[in-house]
Amino acid sequence: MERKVQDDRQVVLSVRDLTVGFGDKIVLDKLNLDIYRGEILGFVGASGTGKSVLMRTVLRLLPHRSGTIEILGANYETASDEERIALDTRLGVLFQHGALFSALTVKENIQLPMREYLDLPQSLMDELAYVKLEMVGLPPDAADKYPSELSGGMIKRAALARALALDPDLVFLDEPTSGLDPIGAADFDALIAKLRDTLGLTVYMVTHDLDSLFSVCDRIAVLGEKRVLVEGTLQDMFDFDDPWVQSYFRGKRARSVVTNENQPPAKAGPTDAGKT
Ligand SMILES: Nc1ncnc2c1ncn2[C@@H]1O[C@H](COP(=O)(O)OP(=O)(O)OP(=O)(O)O)[C@@H](O)[C@H]1O
Repeated sequence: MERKVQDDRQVVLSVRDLTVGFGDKIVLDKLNLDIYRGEILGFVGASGTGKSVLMRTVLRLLPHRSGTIEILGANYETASDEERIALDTRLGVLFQHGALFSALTVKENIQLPMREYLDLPQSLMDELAYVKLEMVGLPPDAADKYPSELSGGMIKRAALARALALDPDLVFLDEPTSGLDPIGAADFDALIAKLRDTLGLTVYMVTHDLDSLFSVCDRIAVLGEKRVLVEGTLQDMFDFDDPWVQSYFRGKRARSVVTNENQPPAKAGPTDAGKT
């Protein structure tokens, strides 16, 4: 059962006291994080703070030393094999750089999760692949192309179509707009927001893209000092007294993307957005 918090939001991902390390090096130390149904959570932090490690740990691609991870009300560690498989089908992942299989066409890439988890006739899988392509704004003729024949933006969309193959509840996006030009990135952000609105998706998005954070994320979590330093709205970021957070959200780079709607209150702050 998914836990409900006081204000009735449903927690779909709950991480408690999570510790992850490699050898002597602790990367995440007793980290806590909640994600609520239907939100787009933007996850930021300086380079090397452990954003990818956290995402990979949540997806069980990396082991953790202690702590608990509950996804959609289930705990992988105590779940039966059947429950784990059922849970896997409710998660979609878009890895950095798309990570499509280069020897497979777009259609075959989208059908991979269907082949792994469902027993469907080829004709139905073909139909579904075209539906997913349309969802992400790709033309039908992209289906038979190979990744090498696609632009960077099309690869991201094809990878998103694959992440949506099993109609997931929760999708993990690792830097989905990296490598896209600003217009392509803004279009991709708009697509993610549309899919959240139409499909009711919950989105966990690791990003360095301030435009994405300012335009489509409902909440933001900042990773630092091996834990979530602060989570909340953009306003909470503006108000949080930490040099990196202040530099990131009030620095020069941030000021170039703020709009009247999300303007931070005037305050003498650092002048540079800092390295991400
Ligand atoms: N398999 C691994 N073995 C050893 N150390 C690792 C491994 N994976 C990650 N690390 C270390 O964990 C730390 C966090 O890495 P991670 O890739 O999660 O950072 P990040 O916040 O995603 O960085 P970036 O924004 O640059 O992608 C780094 O110091 C990295 O070297």
